[in-house]
Amino acid sequence: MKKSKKLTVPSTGAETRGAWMMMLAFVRGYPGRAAAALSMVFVAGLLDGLGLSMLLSMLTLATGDHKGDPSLPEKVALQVADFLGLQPSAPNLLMLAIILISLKAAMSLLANRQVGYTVAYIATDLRLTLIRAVLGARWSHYLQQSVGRLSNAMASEAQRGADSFQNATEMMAMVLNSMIYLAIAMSISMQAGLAAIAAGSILLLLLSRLIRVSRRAGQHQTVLLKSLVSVISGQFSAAKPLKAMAREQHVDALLSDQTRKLKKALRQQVISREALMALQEPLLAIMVGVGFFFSLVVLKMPMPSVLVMLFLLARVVAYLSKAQRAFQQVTVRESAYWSMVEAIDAAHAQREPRGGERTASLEREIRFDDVSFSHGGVATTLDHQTFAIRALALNVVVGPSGAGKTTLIDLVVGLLQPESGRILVDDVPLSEMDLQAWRRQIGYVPQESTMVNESVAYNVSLGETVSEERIREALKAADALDFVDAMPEGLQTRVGEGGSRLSGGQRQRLAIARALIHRPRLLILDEATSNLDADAQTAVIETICHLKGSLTMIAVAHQPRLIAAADHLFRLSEGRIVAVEASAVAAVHG
Ligand SMILES: Nc1ncnc2c1ncn2[C@@H]1O[C@H](COP(=O)(O)OP(=O)(O)OP(=O)(O)O)[C@@H](O)[C@H]1O
Repeated sequence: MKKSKKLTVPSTGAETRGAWMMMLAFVRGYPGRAAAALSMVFVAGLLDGLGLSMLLSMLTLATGDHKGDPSLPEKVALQVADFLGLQPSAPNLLMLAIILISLKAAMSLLANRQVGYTVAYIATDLRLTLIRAVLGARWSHYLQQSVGRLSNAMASEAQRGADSFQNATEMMAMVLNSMIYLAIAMSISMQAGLAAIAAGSILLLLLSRLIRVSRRAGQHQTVLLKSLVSVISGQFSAAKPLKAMAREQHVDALLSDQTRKLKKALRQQVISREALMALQEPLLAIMVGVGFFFSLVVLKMPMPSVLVMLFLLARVVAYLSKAQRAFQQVTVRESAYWSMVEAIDAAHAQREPRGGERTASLEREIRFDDVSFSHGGVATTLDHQTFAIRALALNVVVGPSGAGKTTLIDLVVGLLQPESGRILVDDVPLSEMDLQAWRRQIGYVPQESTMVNESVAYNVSLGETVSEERIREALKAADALDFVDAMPEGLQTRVGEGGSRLSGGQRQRLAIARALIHRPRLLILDEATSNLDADAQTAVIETICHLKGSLTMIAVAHQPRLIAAADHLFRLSEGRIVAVEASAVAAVHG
């Protein structure tokens, strides 16, 4: 079967709002920087034009072809020479031309530096805005994000999007330069100017298809990279089971297919870019040849005028060609910018409500008052339930898988909001509380604690500036200080990728220390011991028992030892939560 050469683009995320809208967004977002960059580019163009005027005047003087009225550039050149008190001689004009062209080079350097800095600003702002938007969004929005897609946005899309500012400025610079040369050409010969306009338009029109091809290839690239990085991060995070079950080939096939598609998109991009370059040159040469023939043979113009005219025409068209190439790059990268904007807009639209101003310090209880909650109206986890979680006690929640224990925790933290009823902390409704202030009182230990390949100290503080004393205090409270001190470099020992140099029990005790570092009033343990073997479980449960009485704890658990240690025990099942005696757990625990 013959394969179609066209790539099919997945529809999501391929939409863009156009290159011009993006450039407008840059100007709106960075008016000062964009104006500075464009002014520098404009001055560089003017200096270039002035330098050329000097050269032209020098040519006229040197060839003795100055019988008629001087042209605009000649007049300007003579006035500049006069202003500087210089004789309008050929050597003086040459010297002025060299100075002006050198100044132009210096100005271009400044302009490029300005543009480079602005690119860095744009990329940084895009990244920070995305991070803040995603972290500030509702939990339900965060759950829909793929880590790979976010990493790709941070690493690749932000840079590609920002780089298009450089291309856009380059394009503006080239258009500006071509305008200056066009003005010079028109002041010397109207015919030369019109010929340049005609030649430029033909060139732009003939090659505009290649711009569309590049734009599509850029869109393919954006969509494919997004999907590829998303798949890679998903599969790599499950590397151990994949290797253990010898399923690498399956991942290889999946990634190879995506990588091949990406290669195809990149090839299309390269081909259209190189084709544009390759076709511009002969077209330019043909135009110059036709112009030469036409002005010399048909119009019978004198040779020096023809040479000047052709030189100007070639400059105008060459600048327009460069502008077109820069625009092509803008179109290739524009989709990355819009993909970033789309992710930011989506996160902003799902901004988490800040709650109110009130605070409570959890001295008595967290009360669920006739609370109902279901995930999208499907999985009912709480159905008009009223109960209280006691302060300074170990509250353990049990229940069958899928009953909604984690959902209950998410309601306490304020990641989810009840559909009806209220949650109150010491009589203050959670909906009226400052959510950030409330969460700062919480320490949270999940089932699988992620460790980064950094030191123990880093993993406990998560990179925040915290005194060593505070870290040791948290480690001690988590019964982790002894094994940390026994490590070769103590607090500075690296824990390996994902904490691979630690046992499961050690990892969880570090996670408890991480949760305790800010001295929380509420410690949540969501199946924190479920993944541990019996010995490790005993050690962590002992740690939890040592903490009893010093803070409020809610533990979701299945382990009889932890259940036996509970001050208050709740069983959640089929939307109902009931307080049970620990001794009755064996009978009720599903
Ligand atoms: N983000 C979500 N969107 C839709 N449904 C969800 C979501 N999170 C959980 N659920 C569903 O809600 C129900 C309760 O899930 P939850 O994770 O709270 O249960 P659990 O008791 O903690 O389960 P387990 O003990 O297996 O961890 C399940 O049916 C689950 O499929």
